[in-house]
Formats: sequence, structure tokens, C-alpha cells
Amino acid sequence: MQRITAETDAPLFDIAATRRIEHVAAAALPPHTLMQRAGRAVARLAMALATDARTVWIACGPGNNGGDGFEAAAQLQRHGFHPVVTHAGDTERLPADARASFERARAEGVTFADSPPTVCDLAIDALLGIGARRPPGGAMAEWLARMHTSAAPLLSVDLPSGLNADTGTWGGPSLAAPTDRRFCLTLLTRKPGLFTAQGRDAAGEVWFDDLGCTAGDEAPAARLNERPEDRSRAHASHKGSYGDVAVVGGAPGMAGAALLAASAALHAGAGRVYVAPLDETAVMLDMRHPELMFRRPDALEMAQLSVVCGCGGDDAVRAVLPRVLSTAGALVLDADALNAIARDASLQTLLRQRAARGRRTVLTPHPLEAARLLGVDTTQVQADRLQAAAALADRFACTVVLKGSGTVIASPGETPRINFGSNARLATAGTGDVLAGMVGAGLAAGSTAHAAARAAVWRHGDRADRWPADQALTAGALARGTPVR
Ligand SMILES: NC(=O)C1=CN([C@@H]2O[C@H](COP(=O)(O)OP(=O)(O)OC[C@H]3O[C@@H](n4cnc5c(N)ncnc54)[C@H](OP(=O)(O)O)[C@@H]3O)[C@@H](O)[C@H]2O)[C@@H](O)CC1
Ligand SMILES: Nc1ncnc2c1ncn2[C@@H]1O[C@H](COP(=O)(O)OP(=O)(O)O)[C@@H](O)[C@H]1O
Ligand SMILES: [K+]
Repeated sequence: MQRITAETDAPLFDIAATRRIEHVAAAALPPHTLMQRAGRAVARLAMALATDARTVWIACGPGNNGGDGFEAAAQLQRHGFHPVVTHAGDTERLPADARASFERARAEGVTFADSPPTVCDLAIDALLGIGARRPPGGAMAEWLARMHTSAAPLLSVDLPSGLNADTGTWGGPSLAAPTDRRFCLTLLTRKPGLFTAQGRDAAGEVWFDDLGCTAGDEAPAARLNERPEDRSRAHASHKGSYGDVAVVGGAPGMAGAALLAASAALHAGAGRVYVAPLDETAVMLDMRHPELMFRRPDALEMAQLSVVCGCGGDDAVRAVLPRVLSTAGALVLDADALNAIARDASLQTLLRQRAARGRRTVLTPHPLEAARLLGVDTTQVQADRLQAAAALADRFACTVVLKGSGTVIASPGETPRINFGSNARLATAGTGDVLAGMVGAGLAAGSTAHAAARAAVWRHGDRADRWPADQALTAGALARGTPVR
């Protein structure tokens, strides 16, 4: 059994692949083996999470997820706990494995009740797993609401009932309560929906047990984004070895966005960083960052540069985009640059042509920017973040970083990544500009677009995760990588 953290490098399998893996594994084992292993794993984690627990409420559903719950109940009873099972479903219609586990729970003397115990020390959600086909209703919905708001810790079996294992969309009760009492033990495979969209909030801390099975040669739908390699520097290197970044942005009234991206690129190790403001009246100096060099956009030798374009670009960015798209050696497109491209087919053509010329490009849209580029609405993007990121990567033949909880990194021909580390303290203005600058530094150092995006997203999230709880996380401090001013 393994706890998932930002350090975990692991494949994620969707429901269809998980079914195939389960089928192959079950065929090679005596009947009921997998469910017994699943129940034992659930009971083991339950006992570890709530060592002093006595009463454990286990809500079981009509399918094999419920079967895991019955099996866990039998195990807990055997270990001297007091499990109380409520069952949403008809015991006569249980699938064979779940039926066998139901009988084992009964034989162990587990208490079955029509309604949940008034108090419990731990709740276990074994209502629905990968067979969920619609949002839970009736007693299931009532019990889920109770489990998610109760003071007792909640352990979800395989996935939180109501969560779509493929997409992370949530059909369960409000998730307003804090997540630090939520746990999930996912079985056989790790599912992408646990790590993006509402998945992180619904699941809380995620544990994984492979039930002694392997995934064989199934292709994963995605992988968790793992820690990038340390950037050691050869002694015999110089600033030219780490490349030049130019930030093109900062229209009137929005200078800060460009400076944030530039500061982030500088602190991420770029050799030289230029700022090209889209405001003719801009002051060509940043006293806090005297390392930055200021140029007019038309004075930049684009082909030699990793250009970060769009941060605070407003409408002014439209005018520079044809030249940026045609000539930038490597390119990060963010914010208003993405909005301008979404509105203009000729810019979209220039963007697509970059790949054919071997030019590296990364788009860093948040869900609304992604929706504009795809010509859909934000709800449709959020309904399947992996699919939306992959569709954009294919459409524009470049790397796409779809931001938000569980940031997705997709590139043509690569397995998409979902970033685990990071948290909602990043939900503050300017942190996206910081990310764009960090990606720019990676491109300048010579990384592929996919690798630069993955590394920057990981480090950006890691900074947020390590940020001291008593220090404000602002974009400016995030760019410098330290809360100390
Ligand atoms: N078999 C094995 O060896 C192993 C299985 N494993 C475990 O099995 C789980 C998958 O089991 P599963 O396929 O039976 O699906 P499951 O998630 O229990 O739900 C299906 C049932 O729910 C019903 N239903 C669906 N939506 C509903 C709703 N909203 N409200 C109410 N009912 C709803 C649906 O009915 P229907 O939609 O057909 O009306 C059907 O009756 C997996 O996640 C893992 O925990 C592991 O232990 C590994 C070994
Ligand atoms: N709830 C969240 N959990 C994790 N990361 C988040 C969350 N909210 C925002 N972020 C991250 O913060 C950054 C915000 O970027 P963006 O929306 O472009 O903001 P801005 O335009 O103000 O810079 C992105 O990297 C995004 O992934
Ligand atoms: K469940």
C-alpha cells in the first residue's frame, strides 16, 4: 500500500483499462481473491487511520464496491472493532463476489442496520466505485452528505462515491468541509479523476493498493507528473548556456504581469531576461530587479529568444503576435495572447505552423482561455480536463498546460501528465504569469516543450506546497521562490 504524494511517479488508468486489468487478474486467481484482498486492504488502512476507533460505519452499495465494504466489515469485526453496515441495495441482487462477502460479514456477526449509527469513529464509503453511472440519489445521497460533513474521518473505497473516475467531475454532496479528514484507498489502479477537477477535494489523502496485480501492457490514460531532475550546472558554463528569455506583455496599466513573468524566469535560472513592454510610456527599469533588461518589442531578435508572450498583454498584444508566432525561437503563450489567437484564424494558422518548423511552443491556458481556444464553454472544459488539454495540443501541434486544480500537461505523442503537488493558495492574481516565466526559463535552457512545461508546473506547485502557512503567498514572492521580501 502506498500513499500518493507529489513525489509519486505512477501511471493512471481510466475505467475501461481498469476493467480489463481486473478481468485479466481475476481470471488468473481463485474466485473471490481480489475482493478479499481489497477488503483486507481497506480494513488495514481503516485501522491505521483510526487506531482508537470502536464504531465504524460502513455504507455499502449495490455492486462490487459494496462487496469491498462487506469484506472490510468482516475483517474489522474479526479485529475487535464494531462495524455497523448500512446497505443501499437489494441483497438478493448483489453480484456474485459481493454476495460472497456479504455472507462472510454476516457469518462474522457484523451488525447490519437500516440507518447509520448516531455516532461513529470512522465512516467508510463503499457505495459506488467505477460502476457509478449517474449521480447518487435517495439514501445514498443522504448518507454521502452525512459522511462528508461529519466530524469522523471518512475513508472512500476505490473512489469517493459520486466522483467520475475518468474526469474528476463530482456528482456527490457539497465539498465545502475541509478535506483533511478525507481519505481514499484506490484499488488495482490509480484513476485520473482522483487527481484533477474536484477529485482532490472529494478524495482527500489518496492511498493505493495494487491487490498484488500488475497492469500488464495496458496504456495509461495519463501519468502523475513527477519531480524534475535537479538542474546541476557544469563548472565550465556561462550565462549563454542557460539561454535568453524575453517577456512581451505589460500593456498600459498591466506592467506588473510582465514583470512577474520576468522575475520568475530570472529566478528559475534563465541566463538573461529581457522585458519588452507593450506600453510606449513604460518606465524601462525595474528597481527591484536591476538584472532585467528592457527593449522595445520590435528591437528583439526573436529567433534567438525564448519568448513569453501575453502576460498583461490586453488588446495591444494582437499587433505583435504575427511576428512573435513567426519568428520566436521558442514560445510560451499565456493570457491575452491566447485570447487574441482564439479570436483570429490567421494567428491560429501561424501557431500551427510553428511545429512544422521545429519551433517549441507551450500554451498555458486557464479553463476559460482553453474554452475560448476550443470554441466551447468552461463547463465543457472542466467536464473532461484531460480530453480538453489533449484536444488543444493536437489542434495546435504544441504543448498545453491546462491550469487549475490538477494541472494537465499534454503534448502530441506524449502521455499526458496530471500534476499532484500544489494547492489553492495559488488562486491569487499573477501566479499564472509566474508559471509562464518559469516555463520560459526551461525552454531557454534547452528543454523540450513537454519537459519544460512539466518541470515548471511541478516546481510551481511544490513552491506553493512548501510555502509557510503563516506567510502570505503573493505572485511576486512566488516568482522569487521565497516568502522573504
Ligand atoms: N470484481 C472484483 O473482483 C473487484 C471489484 N472491485 C470493486 O468493485 C468496484 C466495481 O464494482 P461494480 O462494477 O459492481 O460497480 P460499483 O461501482 O459497485 O457500482 C455498480 C452498481 O451500482 C449501481 N449504480 C450505479 N450508479 C448508481 C447510482 N448513482 N445510484 C444507485 N446505484 C447505482 C449499478 O446499478 P445499475 O446502474 O446497473 O442500475 C450497479 O448495481 C470497484 O470500484 C472496486 O471497488 C475491487 O474490489 C477489485 C476486485
Ligand atoms: N485551486 C487551485 N489549486 C491548484 N492550483 C491552482 C488553483 N487555483 C489556481 N491555481 C494555479 O495558479 C495559477 C493561476 O494562473 P492564472 O489563472 O493564469 O492566474 P493569473 O492570470 O492571475 O496569473 C495556475 O498555475 C493555476 O494552476
Ligand atoms: K466508494
